[in-house]
Amino acid sequence: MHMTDQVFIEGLECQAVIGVFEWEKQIRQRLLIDLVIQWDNRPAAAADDYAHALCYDTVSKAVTALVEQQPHELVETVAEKIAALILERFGAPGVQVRVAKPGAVANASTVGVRIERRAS
Ligand SMILES: Nc1nc2c(c(=O)[nH]1)N=C([C@H](O)[C@@H](O)CO)CN2
Repeated sequence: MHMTDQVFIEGLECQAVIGVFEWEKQIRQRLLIDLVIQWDNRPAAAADDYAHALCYDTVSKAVTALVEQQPHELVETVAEKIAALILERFGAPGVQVRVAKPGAVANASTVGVRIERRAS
């Protein structure tokens, strides 16, 4: 049966060294991250047991550490690393990742990338 359950995180704010230009490598800029993680929530609900849940707080902290711990040039790279983290460390079967860089284009409310990856 196709499983449609998800755990989501919206608007996770990270302060990252991100960008292709020299001046961007000297500062931190705001990234906003949205995740939709495929996860079967029925075992956690049936037992009312956190041990079966994908903890959105644990995931948020892991993603923040990943994004903030080292510089990246492209939001594409950040999105791919986040997707790999969710699939490999947390064992999710699939994930959608959106990385937005709201300060990047002066006359746009935000810009960024959205990707979807599945475990192989
Ligand atoms: N597709 C992308 N385009 C651009 C990126 C990026 O990460 N992905 N980055 C930049 C600069 O860093 C820009 O954000 C500086 O304002 C330009 N285009």
